[in-house]
Amino acid sequence: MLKPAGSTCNLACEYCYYLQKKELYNESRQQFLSDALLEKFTEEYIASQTSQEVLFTWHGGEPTLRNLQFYKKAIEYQNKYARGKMIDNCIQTNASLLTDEWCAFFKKNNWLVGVSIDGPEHVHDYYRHGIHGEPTFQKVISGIELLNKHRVQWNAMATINNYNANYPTEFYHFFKEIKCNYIQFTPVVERLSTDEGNMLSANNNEKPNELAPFSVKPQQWGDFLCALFDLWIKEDVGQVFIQLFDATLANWMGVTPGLCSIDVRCGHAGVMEFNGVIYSCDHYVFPEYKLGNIYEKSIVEMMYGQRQLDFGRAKQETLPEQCNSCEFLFACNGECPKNRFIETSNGDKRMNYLCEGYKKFFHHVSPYMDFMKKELMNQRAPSNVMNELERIKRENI
Ligand SMILES: C[S@@+](CC[C@H](N)C(=O)[O-])C[C@H]1O[C@@H](n2cnc3c(N)ncnc32)[C@H](O)[C@@H]1O
Ligand code: SF4
Ligand code: SF4
Ligand code: SF4
Repeated sequence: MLKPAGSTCNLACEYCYYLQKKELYNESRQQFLSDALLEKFTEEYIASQTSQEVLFTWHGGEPTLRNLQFYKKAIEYQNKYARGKMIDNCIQTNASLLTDEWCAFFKKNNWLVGVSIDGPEHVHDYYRHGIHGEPTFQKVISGIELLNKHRVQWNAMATINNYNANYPTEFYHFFKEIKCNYIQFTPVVERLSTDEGNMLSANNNEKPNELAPFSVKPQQWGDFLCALFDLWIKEDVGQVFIQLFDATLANWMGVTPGLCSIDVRCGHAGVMEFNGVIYSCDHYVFPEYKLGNIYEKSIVEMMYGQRQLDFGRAKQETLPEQCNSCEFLFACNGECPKNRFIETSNGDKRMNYLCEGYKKFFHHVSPYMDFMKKELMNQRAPSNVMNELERIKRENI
């Protein structure tokens, strides 16, 4: 994951975990990744990949704050150093700055665009504002219209927070209305550090950290997931793809889920900042999780070195007793370590804050997942679950 404009952004979403990262680099006026670093990274990154397919993920801050010239250069370097490998690009954007030119570029170069949108207008605008507090929904919709006009492949990335978690039905119907058939979402769970002003905090369980008010509550999260699942399972299996549901089915099948939060290990979500500093994960851009600088160490040393391996394994090795004895460990894997800060009855402070919600969800989907697994094992379509719905519901009661 690359941060070509650092944490710089044209918006100011209230829950954003990345905006405050500019404070890590106070000395830098403009957080723009230089041309020389772009070339160096491209060459090393492609060479460090063992597979034939190489993916570049452009992230931020807001990556469209860099101009098209920058991304044309990026493609030039990718072609120069590809050495027969297949290169793909995806970009995560707030979509408010998209133009015909941007969309023509995405189409021409086959980029996948992730659009951040939290649901219908009142839901989206609740936390996603401009820097003067102005709403952003209409701009995002215009961006989506442009993407559609140019037939660019895009998908939605939503956050689930304490507000929109209350509207699962509106949320689902909205994405169907805008014909978005691939929906990704992530729960907002942030803590405010008590001793460093308002900096969103690293997962230091020794210090008391206050939960940020926009965080989704565990019960809300569980209810949201169950309600969304019920809407999807009724008529859209095989038509609408919801990343968490697909990933859950993958875990039920015993295959890699493709979603780090419920995978066994971490370690594949490294980030390079605008100045060449690499961190273990986009959600761990804190000084303690700095792996080094690309000018001092190689990508291989940093991303495949002992520190990153330890970071990856810690997810499993530091599970609290409750997780290790949980019937849904295979599906949940204790979820993201960032969210593990609840104290258990035996004094362990590493319980996942969202556990209650996940347990409710896994219980709820269990019979459907069992059925879909059986269908897949017999080379039949998991969407057959829609015909079996009534029987499963009866058995479930
Ligand atoms: C940090 S933004 C950077 C890219 C771009 N500016 C955008 O909004 O898509 C990447 C994604 O993180 C999401 N996000 C922001 N703050 C979050 C938080 N506290 N927890 C979970 N996701 C968050 C955003 O909604 C967005 O989908
Ligand atoms: S648009 Fe993206 S980077 Fe900017 S404030 Fe919102 S979530 Fe953060
Ligand atoms: S720390 Fe969380 S976000 Fe980062 S790789 Fe692990 S599960 Fe994914
Ligand atoms: S559901 Fe709760 S106890 Fe079970 S693995 Fe997940 S976080 Fe741990």
